[in-house]
Amino acid sequence: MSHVLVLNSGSSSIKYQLLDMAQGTPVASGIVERIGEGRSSLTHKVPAADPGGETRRYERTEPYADHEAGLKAVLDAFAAAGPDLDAIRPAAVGHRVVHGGDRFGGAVLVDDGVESAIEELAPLAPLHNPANLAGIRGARKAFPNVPQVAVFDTAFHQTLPPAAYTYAVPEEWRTGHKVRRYGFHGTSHAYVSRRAAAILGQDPADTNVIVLHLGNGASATAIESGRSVETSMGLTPLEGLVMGTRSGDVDPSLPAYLARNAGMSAAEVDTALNKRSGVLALAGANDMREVWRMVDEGHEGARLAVDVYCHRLRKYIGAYYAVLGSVDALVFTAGVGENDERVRAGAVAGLERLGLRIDPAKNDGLVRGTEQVISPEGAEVPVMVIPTDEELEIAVQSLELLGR
Ligand SMILES: Nc1ncnc2c1ncn2[C@@H]1O[C@H](COP(=O)(O)OP(=O)(O)O)[C@@H](O)[C@H]1O
Ligand SMILES: CC(=O)OP(=O)(O)O
Ligand SMILES: [Mg+2]
Repeated sequence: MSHVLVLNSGSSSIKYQLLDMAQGTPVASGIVERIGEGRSSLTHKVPAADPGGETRRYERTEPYADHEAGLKAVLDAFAAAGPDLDAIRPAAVGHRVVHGGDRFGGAVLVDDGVESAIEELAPLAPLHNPANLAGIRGARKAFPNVPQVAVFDTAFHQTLPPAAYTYAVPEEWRTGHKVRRYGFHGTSHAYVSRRAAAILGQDPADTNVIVLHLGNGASATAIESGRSVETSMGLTPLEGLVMGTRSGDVDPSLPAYLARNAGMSAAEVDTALNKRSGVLALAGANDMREVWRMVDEGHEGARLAVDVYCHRLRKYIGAYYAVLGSVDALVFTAGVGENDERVRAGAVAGLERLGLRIDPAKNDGLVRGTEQVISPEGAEVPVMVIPTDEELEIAVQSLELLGR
């Protein structure tokens, strides 16, 4: 029986799962949150072996200064609450790595060269790659005899055609500085689009899907015959949709305008567009649950935030419809996509002429964590909610790479 430990290190968190690959289910999972913020915490869960049994929880609140301390806390949690990692001996540790540039079109075994490549790409994903790298370094130290596999967010989008990935900018930027669209959340887009084809009873190679991955970060992808052909995130995970704290699309003149008129540096503008923009900037909160509570209390900023958020989604759905020509399914996934019926309704409102419709009873009555078609019976384009599972996809790709 083989197990894979998956680490998804975010800017301030480490999500992890130990998966039993015979079942494809986690035998332990958890999250270390608010790393470096002084009041960090760890939650470790061990599901019961038999159906009906209770999940064991192990919690800690301690200041974890960095990802190395966070990873150590994860290993301590396994030692204290199980399962015993030494006894299980995972076949691989799979790492989510956000930016793989144009170098990685699939999962790779981590060695020093791969580590340096991830480090070199850090300027293009400053919130993510350094954290991913810390997870990799920590895990290589902790499990020196276990193969470490890097699975890149960008890999699935390496099939973008030049017309889609090329920015119309000077040649020396494109060649010398590798300026192009890379795209992100690829592991999620790949998994979810394959599940959509399965639900339709079609071969992914014959299926066109628009996937909306709406989490903290958010991106839309047009998938033609199982391959990513257009995606909303670009050189970095800042472009495209409105996100929790990221602006998505703005006029590219904005940094120069603010430099001239507000005396801001490029770095200050970049940080603000990544961390102080998006829904947070308009509503004052970035969690959609909180934002809708504010909308219900009559908060105008929150109302504007959800209007801007859904307007951007409709624009991208229309654009990707045009890119694909014909669409077999529209899929919502990730924290907002899976849980927020009002965003789903807002995203397709007025798109009936494109064959897109939602059945309000199905949309509102969705059972959390399940795959559901939420369009009316016989709809021209089925609309679906499919919970993403980046950890399972990373584990599967890790074992595939190792030939197991
Ligand atoms: N019940 C819910 N209703 C609306 N939004 C939700 C709900 N649950 C979670 N979310 C949203 O999902 C976001 C997190 O999504 P997730 O995919 O877990 O993000 P990430 O993986 O990028 O951390 C939260 O910030 C919140 O806005
Ligand atoms: C690439 C990216 O934006 O990831 P996340 O949504 O996890 O922040
Ligand atoms: Mg995510």
